[in-house]
Amino acid sequence: MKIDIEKICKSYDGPGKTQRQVIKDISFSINPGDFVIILGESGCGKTTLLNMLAGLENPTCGRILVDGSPIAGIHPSRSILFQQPALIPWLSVKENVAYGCKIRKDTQDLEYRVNQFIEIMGLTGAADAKPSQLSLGMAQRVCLARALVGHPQVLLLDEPFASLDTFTQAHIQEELVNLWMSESFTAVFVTHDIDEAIRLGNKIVVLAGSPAGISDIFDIDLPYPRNQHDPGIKALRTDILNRFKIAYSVKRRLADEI
Ligand SMILES: Nc1ncnc2c1ncn2[C@@H]1O[C@H](COP(=O)(O)OP(=O)(O)OP(=O)(O)O)[C@@H](O)[C@H]1O
Repeated sequence: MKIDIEKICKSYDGPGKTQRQVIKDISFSINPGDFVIILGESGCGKTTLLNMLAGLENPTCGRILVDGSPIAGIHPSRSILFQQPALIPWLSVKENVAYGCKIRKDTQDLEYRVNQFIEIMGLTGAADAKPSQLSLGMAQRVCLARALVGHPQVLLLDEPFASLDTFTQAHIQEELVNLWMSESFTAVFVTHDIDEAIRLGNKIVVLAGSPAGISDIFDIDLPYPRNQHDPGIKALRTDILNRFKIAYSVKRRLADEI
């Protein structure tokens, strides 16, 4: 599934009758099987961009094409994972994982698929547990299983591991990369964490400015699992940080001039 983002912008209603532009003139393409990171500082518009890719929001101008056709709302081929695990409290882990597929009547081999993803995510012992009995990391694993059980072609992830401790984060990041390799979906992952971006992505799209535009796109052709002490990784990290410093100093200068 190829995604082409063509000159999109997004404005929200501001106070009174004003409009506030959040995203301006963003264009890039996502190839099937890419692991794309949307990296930018807090509040720059990353979630807004992801929501437009999900079909939860419409661009104010420009268009997003999926295999050549404009996105028209949400679609099961594009699954989304949010920052906070949102599970149905009265359903078991197994039932939560199956829920979306059941609603869509995508029930062929469902029990097999549910059990398969529960096992992959290391949740077999907790299959009958209720969400209140799970740790945050386990709950996010359930959400990941639920997002993947319908075999989406695109997985959209909005800072899904931001509230997890460092150890759980490292484990689940590794699991995600393994799943991405074995299931061959396209991933679009939003984060403000440079190290997470470098660990996961094969393409990093850096957003900067206000309204946000693309400041850089980095292609990363380095094998997984990635080692932060690898000279290539260190150089890339420095490069990305420098771009942020430049973008930040331009922002400060513009603010000082106003
Ligand atoms: N529905 C909305 N109505 C009005 N303004 C909005 C709406 N959604 C987002 N915004 C504003 O758009 C800007 C970008 O928000 P967005 O959540 O996309 O940023 P972000 O980069 O994902 O931030 P964070 O990393 O903190 O989650 C923010 O200033 C936010 O207040």
